[in-house]
Amino acid sequence: MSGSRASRDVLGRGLRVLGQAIRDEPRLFTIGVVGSSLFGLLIIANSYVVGGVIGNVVVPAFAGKHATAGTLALVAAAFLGISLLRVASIFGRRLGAGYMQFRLQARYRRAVTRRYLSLPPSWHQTHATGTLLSNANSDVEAAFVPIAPLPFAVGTIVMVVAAVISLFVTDWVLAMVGVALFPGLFGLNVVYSRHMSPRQIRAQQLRAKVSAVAHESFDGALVVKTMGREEDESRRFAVFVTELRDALISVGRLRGLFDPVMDSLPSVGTLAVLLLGAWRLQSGAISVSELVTVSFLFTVLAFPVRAIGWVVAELPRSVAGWDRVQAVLSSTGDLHYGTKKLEVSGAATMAFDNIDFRYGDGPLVLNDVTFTIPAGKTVALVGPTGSGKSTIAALAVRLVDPADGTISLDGTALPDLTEASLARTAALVPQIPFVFDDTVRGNVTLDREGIGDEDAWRALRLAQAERFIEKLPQGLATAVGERGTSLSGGQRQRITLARALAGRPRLLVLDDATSAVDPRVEAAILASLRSRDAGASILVVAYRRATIALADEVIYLEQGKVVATGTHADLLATNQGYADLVTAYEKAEQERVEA
Ligand SMILES: Nc1ncnc2c1ncn2[C@@H]1O[C@H](COP(=O)(O)OP(=O)(O)OP(=O)(O)O)[C@@H](O)[C@H]1O
Repeated sequence: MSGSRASRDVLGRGLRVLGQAIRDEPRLFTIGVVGSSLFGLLIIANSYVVGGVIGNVVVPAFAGKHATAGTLALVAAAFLGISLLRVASIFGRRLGAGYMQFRLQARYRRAVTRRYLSLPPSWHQTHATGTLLSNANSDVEAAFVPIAPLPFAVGTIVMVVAAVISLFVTDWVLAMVGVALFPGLFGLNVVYSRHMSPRQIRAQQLRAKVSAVAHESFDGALVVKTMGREEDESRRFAVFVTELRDALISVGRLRGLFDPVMDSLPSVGTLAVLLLGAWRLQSGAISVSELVTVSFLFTVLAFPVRAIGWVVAELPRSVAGWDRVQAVLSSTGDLHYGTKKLEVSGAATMAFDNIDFRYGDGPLVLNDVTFTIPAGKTVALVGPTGSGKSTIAALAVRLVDPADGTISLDGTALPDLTEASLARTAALVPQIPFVFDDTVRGNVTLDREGIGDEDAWRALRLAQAERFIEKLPQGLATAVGERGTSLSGGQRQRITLARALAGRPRLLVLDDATSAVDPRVEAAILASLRSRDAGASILVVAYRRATIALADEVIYLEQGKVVATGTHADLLATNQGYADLVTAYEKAEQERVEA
């Protein structure tokens, strides 16, 4: 795309963003524009008063004709009245613009965050957290930067139109100066925007990059420190920070060039008015009052006209931010839910029927997988790394949908269920526990309706976490720190398990959810979950022999296919691959304990 087409495109798209903002906040925009238009009209009125005073009071005074006290009082009242109205107009303009800008930011931040939460895990896997933070923060902010001067700029247009009319009413020759000057000012703004556009877009992209790299470095602080990568990480970060600095300096340099030119143009206009005005005055075409009015008008117009420049200058940044926000808002891939609801108590039955699954356009990672978890039973998934265990766990709670086949709960296909019914029925406890920066109570109950302290304690008891929580200084009310930093890995896992149990799920999916707890505690957890108390069927991805042995049935997977199904003892006796794997697990566990 050629430079001028690109800049016209940015201008057009920027105006569409402003149009959307006005449609979102019409009332506040109107308040701002009314205030600003009043401000502009008062500037013109003020010029007339100044011109009138100079021509009718000051100049006659030089000739010894002094104004009466009444006239002076009238002049004072006019200046005072205009000043008071100006105070009100600035108040209205700033209030309207400020409220509009910050309300829009809040509205779109909420929308972006809501969208993040409804998009599927596959979407999140391809979008860096730092970039998402930048979308919700600096991109939303950038999209609405031109809103702050927008009402001022629109009011200025009203003022310029009124000024040109009043110029023509005064004198057509002087009016020609305005006719030449104002389009010049607008043209300059357009040229400015054309040069500013690529600089602003680049700066906005770099802001996101800096945020993404910083987030990754902080998130992986432990790896960075233990691997002695501080210097390299700092260098990696410095590259983008330096690039951002240079991009912003280039923005500042251009602005530094533009601002004085914008400032000086109206002064050139004033000069032209004075030269032409002197000639018109001599020929008797205009009066002293009119000349003063027009030249004063050109002097005071310079400042408001710059508001248009502020809006135009920020449009490229606004478009860059808006595009990135829209990319999130228009992302698709969310799952659609049905209308059916399931029973709320009693263990559920889950069936996988001929399930095929692939990530994106990749190869099949599950191939014709069929198995059932009967109500109240525990089924263990065992298989070498990469065989598809976590994928099955994700499918069971419908984080993703299969490419082919049907997964059902109590005979109802998962897509036919409401989101709430599915969330209530099946709970996943993932491999990596996530603990919020909250109290133990907050982490277990998540403020879900109908889950009180008694339910929290019951869940913690089942998760074998009751004893260590009792020993904490404030029990349930103990704050656990960001991401549960004050807890051990096994404690975090048990709190995460208790969170799932507190909702009394009818199917519990444990994806290697107790790997960090002691093997005896893990066996105790599974035993308590299998008791009637928990009331749930269990699908467990397991590595320890003691845990696997507790399952009613074991499904042995290899490369996305079910190779064998049966009890642990049966599989041990009949399947060499299974026997080798479980023995290897056991050896690894023993070595770990010894170490
Ligand atoms: N998000 C993803 N995008 C593309 N491929 C993926 C993704 N997640 C997993 N895979 C691939 O799918 C296959 C199954 O992975 P999965 O995590 O289900 O295996 P697993 O048996 O749970 O492995 P592990 O025991 O190591 O946790 C693997 O080949 C893996 O590389």
